[in-house]
Amino acid sequence: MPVLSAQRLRKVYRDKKIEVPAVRDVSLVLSAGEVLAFLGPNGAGKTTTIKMIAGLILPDAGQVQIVGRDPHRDSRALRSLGAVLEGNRNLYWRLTCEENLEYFGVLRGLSRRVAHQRGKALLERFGLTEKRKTVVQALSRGMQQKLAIAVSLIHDPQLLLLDEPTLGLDVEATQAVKALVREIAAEGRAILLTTHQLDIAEELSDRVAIIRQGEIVAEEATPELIRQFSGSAYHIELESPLTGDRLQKIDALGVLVQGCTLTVPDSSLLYPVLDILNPLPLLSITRDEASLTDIFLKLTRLKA
Ligand SMILES: Nc1ncnc2c1ncn2[C@@H]1O[C@H](COP(=O)(O)OP(=O)(O)OP(=O)(O)O)[C@@H](O)[C@H]1O
Repeated sequence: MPVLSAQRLRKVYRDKKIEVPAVRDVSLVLSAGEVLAFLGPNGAGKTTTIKMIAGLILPDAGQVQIVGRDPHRDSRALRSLGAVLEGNRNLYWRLTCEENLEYFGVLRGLSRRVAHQRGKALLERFGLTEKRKTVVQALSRGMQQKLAIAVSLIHDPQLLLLDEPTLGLDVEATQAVKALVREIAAEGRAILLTTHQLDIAEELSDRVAIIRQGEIVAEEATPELIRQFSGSAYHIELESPLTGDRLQKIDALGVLVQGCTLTVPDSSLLYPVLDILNPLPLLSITRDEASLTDIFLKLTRLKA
């Protein structure tokens, strides 16, 4: 059974007489241990989708199941769900780290003793033990974010919804949060990650779903998506520029030569080119690889 199954979700906001179709048709399935990056431009329908998954907005059509339970019909579904949405607003700023963990643990159905124990273990694991008696508002942004993730894990959920987990963090805190996300997935939890930081999405996700105007326009394993959008060109970096006979032969193959860099337009030409270059020293051979940013821009800028 998948950890998350969202099928054919639809939501139209009605603002006075104007109808805004925020989510037209979105289906997402997520298995244990998987990180799905849910990406889309501003206003594409990500937040609305996530709120429907979290049981916060009732869909007009479609169905959500978290470990087989519908959060809109069975509140036990929420026991399998942890979420850090809209920054770190799932924390009480005037409470200490310890108090936040206990408070939210009890709210999620744990006994006070168990909430305290789990909280202590999470503080230790997230490197926050020294700050356990510090109020949230006195923590750095990175520590607040780590605490927000710790709080979302207090009841040991199988599904974690993470919205912009690294937004506004410095390099070190970003690395720490990225490592935590990987660890949490490696424990077998499913993670739905939304972010506008596409390099982070590329690094962390197993799969990518791109939403545009309320509909999924691409859904693929991350490496496969990158492969599909990557060209078949190769770049060869030489130690020194080509001259004479070799330059002529390479030129005749239709290879672009710019100083020490050769651009081989097609993979079928790679070995013929290497035969001609042999035994010149090469610095590198790289494939023309699309980044998730290139792919995102291509897919979301297409005309409707
Ligand atoms: N409460 C609401 N009432 C009316 N329209 C809304 C409401 N919430 C969102 N919308 C509209 O629904 C559409 C989708 O919004 P949503 O917040 O789901 O997008 P998003 O992908 O999360 O955007 P962003 O990346 O900017 O957070 C937008 O056109 C938005 O203006």
